[in-house]
Amino acid sequence: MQVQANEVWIEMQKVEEGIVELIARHNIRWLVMGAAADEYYSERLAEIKSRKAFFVCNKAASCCHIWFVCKGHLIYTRGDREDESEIEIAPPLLLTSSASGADQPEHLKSESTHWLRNLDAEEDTSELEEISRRLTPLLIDEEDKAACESYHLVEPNIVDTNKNSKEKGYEETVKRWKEEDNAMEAKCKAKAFESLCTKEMSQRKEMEEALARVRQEIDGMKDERNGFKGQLQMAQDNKLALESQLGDSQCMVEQLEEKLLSAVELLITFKDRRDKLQIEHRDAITKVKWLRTSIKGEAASFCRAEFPVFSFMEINEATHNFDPSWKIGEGRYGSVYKGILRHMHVAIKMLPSYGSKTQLDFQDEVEVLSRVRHPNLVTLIGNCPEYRSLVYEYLRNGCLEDRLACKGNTPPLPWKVRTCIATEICSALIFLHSNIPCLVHGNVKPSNILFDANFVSKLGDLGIVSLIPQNENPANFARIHNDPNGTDVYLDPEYLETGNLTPESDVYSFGIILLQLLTARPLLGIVKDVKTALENDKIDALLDISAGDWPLEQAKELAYLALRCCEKNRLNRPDLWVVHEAMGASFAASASCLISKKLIRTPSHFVCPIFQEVMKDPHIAADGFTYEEEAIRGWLKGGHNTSPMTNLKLEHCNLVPNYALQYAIQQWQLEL
Ligand SMILES: Nc1ncnc2c1ncn2[C@@H]1O[C@H](COP(=O)(O)OP(=O)(O)OP(=O)(O)O)[C@@H](O)[C@H]1O
Repeated sequence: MQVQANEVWIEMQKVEEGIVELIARHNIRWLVMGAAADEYYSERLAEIKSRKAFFVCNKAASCCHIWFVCKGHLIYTRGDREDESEIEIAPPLLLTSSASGADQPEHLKSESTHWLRNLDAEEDTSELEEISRRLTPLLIDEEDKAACESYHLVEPNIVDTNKNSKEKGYEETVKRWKEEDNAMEAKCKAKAFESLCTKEMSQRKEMEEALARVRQEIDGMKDERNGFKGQLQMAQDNKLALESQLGDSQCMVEQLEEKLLSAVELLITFKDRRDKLQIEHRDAITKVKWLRTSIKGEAASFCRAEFPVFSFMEINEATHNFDPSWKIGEGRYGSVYKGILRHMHVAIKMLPSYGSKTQLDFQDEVEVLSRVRHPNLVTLIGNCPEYRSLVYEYLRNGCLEDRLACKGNTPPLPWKVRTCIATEICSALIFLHSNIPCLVHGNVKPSNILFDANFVSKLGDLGIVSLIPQNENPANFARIHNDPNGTDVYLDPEYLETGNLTPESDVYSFGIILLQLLTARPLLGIVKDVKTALENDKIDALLDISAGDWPLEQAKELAYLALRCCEKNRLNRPDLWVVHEAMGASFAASASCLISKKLIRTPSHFVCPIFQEVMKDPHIAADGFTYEEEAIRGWLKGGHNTSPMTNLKLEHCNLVPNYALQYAIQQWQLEL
């Protein structure tokens, strides 16, 4: 028998359970199954022997016809439980004839084969349609006929009285099968549609879920977009606010610029007014002096008597007849000799002729200068009108110019000493500028900064510029403007341009000295060099290393101060008070060195020659020396009429307060 068959696999614990399951799953309507093993076959075998067959017979779906066979013989038939009588008729025919194999009708063969195929309910619609396409014509049209015809062909000789009824029964059976097939087909289709529907439902559900997700994402994006919109709005608001602020600031800048311009104009007006006032002030002083000389002739001669006047002979003697070995040096205004005058070591400066100045004018000016006393100013002791010479205290430690050049193999000045010197000279200049009337030195330079035995620096040559008018000394003027030693580098450029000497001129010179103390560089281009070094933060490369390890920050600060002092425009130069304070703050350490120096040494001219104490109320006696008032009064009351210093007879017993010295002592005491 040739049957086209497919294999169907199912995994169950028992074979019989698998068969029952397959019958149920595929809705199998006809099944041929072994009733017992072949060796159990006998003609009398009429019941199922196999346990599996027995199980299937009991448990299989009731709609399934089962033929239990053994060794090709039908042993038992389990019919359709709904209509057992009909089922039992036809299949035995088929199965009995099937023993011969070829006798079985072809359409039944294919039919059974067809129904044994795996009709999985899960198969897709196309397969189901294909099945129905193939089944429908087979079962309804051709196969019905063929079945009937075959039946007649198979059984041509069965012509008995039951023939018609059997045929009829068979036709009915076939018809019923057909209907059942149709119903089955419809059921399969319904199942397929049902699964399709379920599939579509699930797809729809998935799509709905996806749609919900997308909607959620869109909502999220909408929220984000709204957030961005809000931020954008804020940024735009900020931008507007900033733009309006910018507008306000620009307005403010314009207003400030206008104010600045008017302030500068005002400043220029004030400067002009100040210059005029200064000129008026100077005229007034000259007038006062003239009045003093002409009206108070007596008083003037009295005052002159207070100020030591040395004779020609005395000067000759002191200088050993101007022995060149006693000459200290020579400046623009004459030679300087050292000497001993009235038991004092002195420096005598020989000045050129009086020019347009009368001897009286000269005397007056010198006398005024002699009253200006400060610990850091070289004291003017007296003068010699015959020789037109000035007598100063002698300072044995030379000048700053020589010390910076290490003349005579002297050691280089340490940075602390340099800052001390700067502070001392600064305070001397402050003292001069705050004097009434204001005194301008006009010739501040290292050769005029001298050191006493205790290395206290003192500014010399005070008043020389006013004593010898520059325009009356063409040789000097030419030297100033074409100075081979480069000393004009210390001079204020505005003074060189206009001939106007102001306190700011001293500030400029002081600035140059500061730069020189810091760097010890050649004077030409020193300002530019320091400026460039500061701009490039390279000041350390410019500092004079022979001075030791400069504290870099303080040195930088000092360099900035110095550059401010050297500003071309006078108005931009700082006040020396500011410079002094800044130096004091920066160099606290060196300031303490200054204090310790002062503690060790008390300036000799602060000490009363009688009491040997620092004076509180210094008074000048007729011999020109200053004493503590109490001491000199006691001396005179004691019946003396001679000088305690020179032993010469005093011209009178009047005492004049030395306010300048008193102020200097007070200043010195304040700084201790
Ligand atoms: N009181 C003094 N004690 C010791 N040396 C002095 C004294 N006064 C001046 N000198 C020294 O005498 C020298 C000449 O000084 P002087 O003031 O005449 O000229 P200068 O300072 O070199 O130049 P300028 O004429 O421009 O001032 C200088 O080396 C100076 O240091």
